[in-house]
Amino acid sequence: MGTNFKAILIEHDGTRQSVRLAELPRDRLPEGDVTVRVACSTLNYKDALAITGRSPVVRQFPMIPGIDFAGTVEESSNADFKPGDRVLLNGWGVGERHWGGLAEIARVKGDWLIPLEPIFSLAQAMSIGTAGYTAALCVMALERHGITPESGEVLVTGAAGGVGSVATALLAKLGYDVAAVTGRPEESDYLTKLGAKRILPRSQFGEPGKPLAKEEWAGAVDVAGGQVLANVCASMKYRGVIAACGLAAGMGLPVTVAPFILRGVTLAGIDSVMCPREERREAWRRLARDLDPSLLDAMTERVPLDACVSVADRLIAGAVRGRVSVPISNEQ
Ligand SMILES: C=CC(=O)SCCNC(=O)CCNC(=O)[C@H](O)C(C)(C)COP(=O)(O)OP(=O)(O)OC[C@H]1O[C@@H](n2cnc3c(N)ncnc32)[C@H](O)[C@@H]1OP(=O)(O)O
Repeated sequence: MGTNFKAILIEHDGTRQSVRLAELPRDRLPEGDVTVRVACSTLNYKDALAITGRSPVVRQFPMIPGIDFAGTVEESSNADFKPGDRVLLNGWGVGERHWGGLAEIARVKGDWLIPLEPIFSLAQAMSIGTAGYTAALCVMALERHGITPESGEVLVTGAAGGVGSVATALLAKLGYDVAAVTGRPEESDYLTKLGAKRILPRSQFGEPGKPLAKEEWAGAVDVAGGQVLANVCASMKYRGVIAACGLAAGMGLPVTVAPFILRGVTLAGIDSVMCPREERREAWRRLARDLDPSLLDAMTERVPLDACVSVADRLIAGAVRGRVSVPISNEQ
């Protein structure tokens, strides 16, 4: 590796944001005790917000986006890592406040890294990425609150997206009956292959409904928030559990307390960004155990680093199925 490295760079001139594929000197890398040669990164919904500037995801400029990366340790003064270790990173404000993974090199705090589960290649880990690891946290939350396959059907919203695809595959493998909600009926075959038993149109959840509706779901994984989540709350079974991790349909939550005080429904919040390290490692162990790696190819679109900007627009428009991975070196 030479003295320069390639990266997507977001700059701001005080009035407007610009994004380009840049070549940067290594001495501009931020502080950190571990330097990683990035093999693969991803484009998540959040990265697309950062690249397009649709939401104030980036907290300081210039910024290299990319909330995920997987690669090989090049230099380390952290006792937990040595050169040659295969590692991955999800979240911790990387790609928002600290230079991220859409680059050939990343320098970060070793405390943010976790060892790659040996069953996965670096590329497979990024086919999963933050979206898949968030899905695993959601499944763990349902289990922690006592939901089992015998409890009844589990609803997954935004099912053809990154979080929804992995949640559907994980839950189906664990024996749950999954009802998948999607705005893209053309992805029904894809969702059935991931293990969904029923496909429901997103329109069924979009309009204001009653405080309490027919009891349908024992569990739910929700990426939507907003009116969708309100309707999910209203249609949970007695003592049902919802793992809420996203806001694709909005930040608001126009819900009443009725599902919580009359049906004992639990709304479990899932944050993948600052989630403690041990829980992350457990989520990745669960992915290694419970996710069929042969499904990852169908879930993943691979795009080169220099195509990230145009793909970010498609991702925001909801036109990307499953996951987007960004191979950066030949080492996978
Ligand atoms: C990837 C997860 C994270 O980034 S977690 C990081 C920390 N959390 C956050 O930053 C919260 C904000 N992030 C989000 O809300 C998420 O990025 C996400 C959970 C909403 C989505 O992540 P995902 O990777 O699954 O995004 P996709 O673009 O691949 O899929 C989104 C899915 O939602 C559908 N959708 C879009 N708009 C709406 C709407 N108004 N109502 C309902 N559903 C909506 C979208 O079409 C996709 O599903 P589909 O099956 O195609 O309908």
